[in-house]
Amino acid sequence: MTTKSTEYDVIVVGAGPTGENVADRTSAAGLSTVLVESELVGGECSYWACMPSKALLRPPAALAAARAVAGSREAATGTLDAAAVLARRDSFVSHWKDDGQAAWVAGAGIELVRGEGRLDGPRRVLVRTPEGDERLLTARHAVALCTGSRAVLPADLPGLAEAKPWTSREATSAQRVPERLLVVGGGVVGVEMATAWQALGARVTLLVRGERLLPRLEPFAGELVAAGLRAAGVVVRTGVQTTAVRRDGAVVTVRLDDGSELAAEEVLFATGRAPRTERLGLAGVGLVDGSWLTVDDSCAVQGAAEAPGAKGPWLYAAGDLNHRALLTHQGKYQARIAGAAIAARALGRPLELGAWGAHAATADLAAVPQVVFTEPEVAAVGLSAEQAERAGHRARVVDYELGRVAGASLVADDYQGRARMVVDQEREVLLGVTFVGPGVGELLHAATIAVVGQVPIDRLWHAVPSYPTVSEIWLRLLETYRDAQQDDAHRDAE
Ligand SMILES: Cc1cc2nc3c(=O)[nH]c(=O)nc-3n(C[C@H](O)[C@H](O)[C@H](O)COP(=O)(O)OP(=O)(O)OC[C@H]3O[C@@H](n4cnc5c(N)ncnc54)[C@H](O)[C@@H]3O)c2cc1C
Ligand SMILES: NC(=O)c1ccc[n+]([C@@H]2O[C@H](COP(=O)([O-])OP(=O)(O)OC[C@H]3O[C@@H](n4cnc5c(N)ncnc54)[C@H](O)[C@@H]3O)[C@@H](O)[C@H]2O)c1
Repeated sequence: MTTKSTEYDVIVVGAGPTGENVADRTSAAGLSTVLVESELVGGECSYWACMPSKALLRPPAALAAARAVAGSREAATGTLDAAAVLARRDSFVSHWKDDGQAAWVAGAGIELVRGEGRLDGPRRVLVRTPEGDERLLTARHAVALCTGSRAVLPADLPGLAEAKPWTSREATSAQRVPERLLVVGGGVVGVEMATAWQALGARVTLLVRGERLLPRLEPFAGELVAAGLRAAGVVVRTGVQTTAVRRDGAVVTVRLDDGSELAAEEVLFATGRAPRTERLGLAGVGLVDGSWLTVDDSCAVQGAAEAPGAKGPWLYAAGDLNHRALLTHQGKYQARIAGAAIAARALGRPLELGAWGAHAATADLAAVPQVVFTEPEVAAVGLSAEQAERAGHRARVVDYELGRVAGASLVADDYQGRARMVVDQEREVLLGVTFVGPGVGELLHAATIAVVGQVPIDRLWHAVPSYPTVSEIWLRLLETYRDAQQDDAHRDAE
């Protein structure tokens, strides 16, 4: 075994969307940057998460949109061509090859080292290459850990490992449609994959241990998504626990806590994520192997051993592994912030670390947008009503049926959907907005801007939505808010 040693300004471990963006920012600032990747450049998101899942979900959504209006409905009478959908998915993941992204890395002036990296003390990363060699990389300024997360399976479920369950990786990369699919978990992966595989022809049963789907979102989001899944033919069961799993050849059987059993060709466990930090050498720098990493708003890791001679932080963690918001766009946002903070500290420039400053990932705490690509879609940003109440805000909740908006009734006959805005009554600004309905994902960014910009309600009246678009929901929400405020004022006056 040979050990080669090289020095860079910045070492980034993990070339998912987050690591790529940290490296891009530090390299653009003139810092020599090396990116270490053990699998595929582009990460989970490009090959086993966002891109393949959305590629599987778009054809059913397009078909549903055509079927939602008289006239085109009569033309859209066939079923989805599952083979064509899977082939289109394969092209979206570049057939699980990363040549294109590796070429982008090279073009950005970033060096790529393939292999598994781990910390070997402050500002040192040891990489085990696929050839079995070791390379020692040292950083003059910073190491950024961007190794993401992996699917987690229930630890003590008898028979699970032998039953070869699907995780999100298999659910997004499978090459054929199982006749029957059991999905365990009612979070985002569970509901999206149940939607996709049912549309592709599997008979799907969704098993949820709680009473709600999508429990972190407004309750009506889970209710409308459950109704959509049932309308598509998915059997949705809430309040059920799996107690054992076994596989006999092609058939997998899941036992439930009421003693009943369900059989299928595949079972997907969509039961959450764990950080990919168990073999990162964290214990050697005063941290805990396998833990989520706690960071400050500039994404500097808290509690890491100091590097000799260093004035400020040297270790950063951005993306899923810091557990602030497990979403690609938030990881990329953290990457831009962390990259700028690393560069400013390295170049001796002042930092803006206050809320909404150039070096503080404030939006992680106040305005995380998310779209769930089910039928209907869910699009939410900021706080739900429940979260606003828990945070102690005096909030008013305003609801409106989306189907009553002229633009929505044009989009789909009998459009079913709902919108909610949560208004901070002290400051008269939005704390959160949720839309549920076909195609609402594209409505979300206006809400994100309003929440991040803390746009006063009085000013929002001047943001006039075009007629007849679904965006007129904004006008209806404002009118409903105004009327509720006036009712309160009248009541107080009486
Ligand atoms: C099924 C599914 C669908 C999703 N859909 C969406 C969506 O629609 N929108 C959205 O915003 N988010 C979505 N997400 C979440 C999104 O995938 C993650 O938030 C995102 O991938 C996190 O990016 P990351 O860069 O932090 O980590 P990752 O994308 O996981 O990348 C980490 C990289 O680090 C590498 N690595 C790990 N350990 C080492 C090591 N020791 N040395 C070198 N390299 C290492 C890995 O190989 C990987 O390439 C989805 C997730 C799943 C599971
Ligand atoms: N469109 C998107 O933005 C998108 C799509 C997919 C995933 N993601 C992100 O990826 C992350 C992971 O998603 P996920 O759905 O895997 O995790 P999750 O944490 O959102 O949901 C997991 C669900 O599984 C349940 N669960 C856990 N253990 C269980 C058990 N033993 N039996 C039954 N149920 C169990 C939990 O109660 C939870 O509701 C999420 O944070 C999400 O933000 C985003």
